Amino acid sequence: MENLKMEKLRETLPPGLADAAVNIPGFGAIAQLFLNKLGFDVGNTMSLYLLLFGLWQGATFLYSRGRGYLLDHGTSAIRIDDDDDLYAQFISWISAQRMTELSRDLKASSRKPRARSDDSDDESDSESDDDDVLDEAGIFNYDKYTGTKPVYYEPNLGDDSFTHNGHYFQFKKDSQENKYAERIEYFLVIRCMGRSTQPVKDLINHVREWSSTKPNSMTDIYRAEPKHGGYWQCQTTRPSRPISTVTLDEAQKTKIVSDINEYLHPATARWYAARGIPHRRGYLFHGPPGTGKTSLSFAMAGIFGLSIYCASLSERDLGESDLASLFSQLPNRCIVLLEDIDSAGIRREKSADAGSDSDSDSDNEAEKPAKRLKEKPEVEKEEENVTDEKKDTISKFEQKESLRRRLTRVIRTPKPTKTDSETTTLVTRDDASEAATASSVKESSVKADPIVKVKSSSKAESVEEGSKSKISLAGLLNIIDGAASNEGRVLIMTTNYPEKLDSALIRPGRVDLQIKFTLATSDQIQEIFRRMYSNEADVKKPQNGKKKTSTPKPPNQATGIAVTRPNFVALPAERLTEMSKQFADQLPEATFSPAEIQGYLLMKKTDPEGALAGVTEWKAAMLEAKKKGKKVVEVK
Ligand SMILES: Nc1ncnc2c1ncn2[C@@H]1O[C@H](COP(=O)(O)OP(=O)(O)OP(=O)(O)O)[C@@H](O)[C@H]1O
Repeated sequence: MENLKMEKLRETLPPGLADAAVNIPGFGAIAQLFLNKLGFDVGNTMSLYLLLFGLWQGATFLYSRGRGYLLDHGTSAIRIDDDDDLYAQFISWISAQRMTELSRDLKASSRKPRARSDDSDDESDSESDDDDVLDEAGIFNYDKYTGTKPVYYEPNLGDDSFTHNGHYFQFKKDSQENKYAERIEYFLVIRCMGRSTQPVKDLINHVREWSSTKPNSMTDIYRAEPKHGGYWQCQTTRPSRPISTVTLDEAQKTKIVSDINEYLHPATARWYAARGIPHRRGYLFHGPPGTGKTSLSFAMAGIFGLSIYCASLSERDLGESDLASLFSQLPNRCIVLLEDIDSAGIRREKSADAGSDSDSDSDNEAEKPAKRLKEKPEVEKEEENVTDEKKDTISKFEQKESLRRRLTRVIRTPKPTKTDSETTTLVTRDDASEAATASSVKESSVKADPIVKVKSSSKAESVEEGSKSKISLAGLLNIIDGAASNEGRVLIMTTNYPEKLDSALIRPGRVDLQIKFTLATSDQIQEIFRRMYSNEADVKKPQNGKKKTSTPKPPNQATGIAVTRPNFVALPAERLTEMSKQFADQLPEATFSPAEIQGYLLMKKTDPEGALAGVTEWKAAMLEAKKKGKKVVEVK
């Protein structure tokens, strides 16, 4: 009987498998059990499954072979790297093609995608929603606020396809490791059927044309990342700053705008090339902190539709090879903002630093050319000869600069924790304006962490003491106009200490135009006051000088504090002129920076009368604080 069953199994299973199966101890009993209880023959079913499995494997093999062959021989592809302008343009175009309505693979985001940041149909900031984000006691509630914000969808950029002008395209977001630069590179691959890349090229041209007709009121801000050999990271995309909001001598503004305009014109590039002159233009913005150097650079980027690439030479981690690599990655047309150039080649040697100096070979290498260039840097020789008066001025600058850098460092700290040796202080007037200055470029890093504490700590002090640039003067000169330096970019260098700069750094060819920024003049003070209380900036919803009324709310249960909606004030033109003049008359010229005045007015943004009434007191407190070198000033 047993033998009969085995014979039957041998007949139904493939020969090799049948032998293997019947040799498994107990297989016959199990097969019999299935047959008796469930009524099916395991041998037959196994044969069927094996057949299906074999067919599936064969089909998969043929498909992958066939697909690979088709991709290799039957399609053409073009790759676009994510640091190229085309990348954002393509995604923006894709997002506008109603693909987000048709595609079944989308990405949802509560933040507006970078590629769509200039779309005008944004409802998120509509004034009608303002009061919906307050709780019963009128306190702003971030959770409620995020609940009222729209959700943005864009293609997930996995494998997706579309047709355009009768051609079938596939696009895919992909990545690969760049072992040389030790980082992952992200890119898009656009593929079309056929052996010619022409349809993809036509599509790219179409996308470019489409992008050029779109109004662009946004500026992309890139920040130098010293990690992984140096790369530019797009930190944020901000509405372009109108140049009218930067208070500066009109003649100087006109001069720099027309100079850059002429430089960027394609005919100028040809003119330079025909004469063998490198097509580069450099500007030096110098003056005390908070006088508008960064603001003007951002405004320039907005006017010319350029992205801005910011790097600070006082950044401790930024080495010479990083900076060289960063410069080599710049696009053809852009603004490079190189801050604190006085830091190059200036070493504040500290015994504690001696060890750290030897930590990197490139560091030591970086110093050698500087030593070869001059036995001792001229700037340092000059320093020895400065008069006491000059030393005094420099030390005041250094005090402010020290605070600015300390604040920058603390603001960047992702999650500050309070320790015994650190005291958390409220950001007040002077600090607020300094912090605004320090963080003007780095705002997005502050945004990432909603709670930012500004600490006065002895630790921060000691970190500052050891700060120095890793970049030598010779290295910097090589990077900005060496043979490897690319052409077509606008280089803006900024410094608070023009007197410390080596003449080689600012010779014509490296610096073609210098703009001096001064502490606020009477006209500037008036202008800052006017800007604060005029409705010109409120393009969306002018308030015609009327205050928006709001009923006072009962005190909040939890906090016991009664709050009202912020009543931003827009004064009628005549009153504004009169008050701005009175305000400026009460402040001495060339004593306060525009940032300091702006900082004071920001504390009074809903109360112009109060700002006017309190300015004398603020002036006295500020002068007193400056005399004593105090950093914190009370504003009533
Ligand atoms: N001339 C100005 N016109 C308008 N706003 C100004 C001006 N100067 C400073 N501000 C305001 O002060 C703040 C700091 O200005 P900004 O960062 O441009 O100064 P900065 O000269 O670059 O300072 P730093 O040398 O410390 O980098 C900004 O919020 C800016 O709006």
